[in-house]
Amino acid sequence: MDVKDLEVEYVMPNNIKVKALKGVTLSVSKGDVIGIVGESGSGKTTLAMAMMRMIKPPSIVKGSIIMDDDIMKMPLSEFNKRYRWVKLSMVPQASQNVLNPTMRIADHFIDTAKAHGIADKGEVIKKAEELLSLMRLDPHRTLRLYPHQLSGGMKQRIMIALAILLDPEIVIMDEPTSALDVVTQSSILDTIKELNRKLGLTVLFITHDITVVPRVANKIAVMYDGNIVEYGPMTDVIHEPKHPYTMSLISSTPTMNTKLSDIVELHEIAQIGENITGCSFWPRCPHRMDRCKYEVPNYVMVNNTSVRCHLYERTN
Ligand SMILES: Nc1ncnc2c1ncn2[C@@H]1O[C@H](COP(=O)(O)OP(=O)(O)OP(=O)(O)O)[C@@H](O)[C@H]1O
Repeated sequence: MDVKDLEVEYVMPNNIKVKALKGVTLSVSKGDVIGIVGESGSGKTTLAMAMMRMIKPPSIVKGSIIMDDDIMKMPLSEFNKRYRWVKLSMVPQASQNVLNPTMRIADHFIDTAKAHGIADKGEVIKKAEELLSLMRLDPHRTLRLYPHQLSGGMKQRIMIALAILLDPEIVIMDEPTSALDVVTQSSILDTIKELNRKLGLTVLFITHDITVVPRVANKIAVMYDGNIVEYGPMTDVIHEPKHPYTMSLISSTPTMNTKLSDIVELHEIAQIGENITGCSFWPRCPHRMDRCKYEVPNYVMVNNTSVRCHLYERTN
């Protein structure tokens, strides 16, 4: 998948516009697990929703997403038939609440398959059993249960199994572990890794918590104010962050071994992005230069990492 210059502008009922994505460019290779990190409001969910063609008019979407064809340009009916759930699926944020309380888990699988023209219930249940086993659940018991009989972790595993029911190439998981306790979180991260290894599944893993990314991802895309400011191999970005925002994000995140005195606070500012010209990180940036206030930086390759920062651009 190649995302190029993706822009999303939400248009509210009072005609106020919110620019949520400001030219996102991202290249996804088969078998990648990409951790998409950033603070609340940086545009992570909007990126996922744009990929799934879920942003509705009057909000405006520009740019291209190539997966064989440009999925932004094709009629929605064609996208629904050829791509949604078939090649590209999503586990939405707070997805555990999406399960229908009046339906057994088996019927969720049957309904999902039926919506995509697969009517053979026996075949669907067989596939559901395989996937639930892969998700470390007892398939026969789980399929008979109602959502209220399941824990949060079990529901999340079922949502992931539903998302891969039709063998998509890419699954977008929006904060798949954020509402779970750390033990369940850890086990689900292991399961996602296993899906990637066993099925060759490509995963876009959205999270606000950079500490979980090394557990699953081979690449990281760091988002700030509607842009990807740094994108590269996981170890390079974690051990040698290039963008000052990534540096701040890492040094402000405590781990079990961090001394409190080593944690550097990343100050909040009132309105990220609003009325800020140039690089939108400059008001918080410890390395800001004059040009940061006026010029939007371009992407520059530094070793294997793509960075959007004037520190790495040559001045002419
Ligand atoms: N439906 C909407 N209408 C108007 N503005 C929206 C809408 N959805 C999101 N936004 C705005 O777009 C920007 C990006 O929001 P988005 O939810 O994509 O960020 P996020 O990084 O996923 O945040 P979070 O981690 O809190 O979910 C924010 O300024 C948000 O307020």
